[in-house]
Amino acid sequence: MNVIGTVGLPGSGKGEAANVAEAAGIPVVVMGDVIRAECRRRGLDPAEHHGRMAGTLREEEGDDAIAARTLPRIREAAAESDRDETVLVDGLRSTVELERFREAFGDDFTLVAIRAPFELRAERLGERGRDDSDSDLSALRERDEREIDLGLGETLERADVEIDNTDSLAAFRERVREELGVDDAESDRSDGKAGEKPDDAEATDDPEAPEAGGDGA
Ligand SMILES: Nc1ncnc2c1ncn2[C@@H]1O[C@H](COP(=O)(O)OP(=O)(O)OP(=O)(O)O)[C@@H](O)[C@H]1O
Repeated sequence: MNVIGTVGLPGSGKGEAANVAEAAGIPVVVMGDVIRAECRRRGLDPAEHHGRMAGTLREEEGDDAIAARTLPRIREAAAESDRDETVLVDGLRSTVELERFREAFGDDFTLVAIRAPFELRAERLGERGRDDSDSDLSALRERDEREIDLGLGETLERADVEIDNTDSLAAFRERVREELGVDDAESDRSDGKAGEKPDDAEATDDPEAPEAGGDGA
């Protein structure tokens, strides 16, 4: 088993990293999906209640609640993985989650920090325009602060590997492939999609991409 977790501030490129994994046939487990699933289980609209549900779960079940609920999903995905049981976990947010994964997977767990400066993330999110907060600078600043307060800053500091996402999308994708141990020639083997896209394509529009990666778990 080889579990690769990503951590990064909003708009840093976690969703793009997940797209690279998927295109190479590496299963992706999105931690935010745990929250969305719990919203649906309680009959709540995930779009409206996603932000609060993470806090509710932590209050009810402890700070490692989301990591604990993600673990069986990782094991299931690993069993289905045809790439040496490699799984990408999108979106750690706290050191408690990191410790839970280190405890579960030991040296088989690698934490990758994805970094990009505020201005670049703001610009890219403005172009992504997934929701209103994507194009609002003060909202992004608040999201950053909230995430850092919840432990994302310290989690970034404790990563095993750093990827700077300050260059082109093509360069970033190549760097991610390198970290995942995927040859360029293999990267489009799952369905050819990655090979078809121009380098600056809006990959988050991909209907087969993981569920809206990591917005506020
Ligand atoms: N190197 C790059 N060059 C150009 N655009 C990029 C680059 N990296 C990412 N993007 C684009 O920036 C936007 C934000 O990236 P992405 O969705 O991967 O961020 P994220 O970390 O998943 O954000 P969030 O936590 O808000 O979900 C996307 O539209 C993505 O395609």
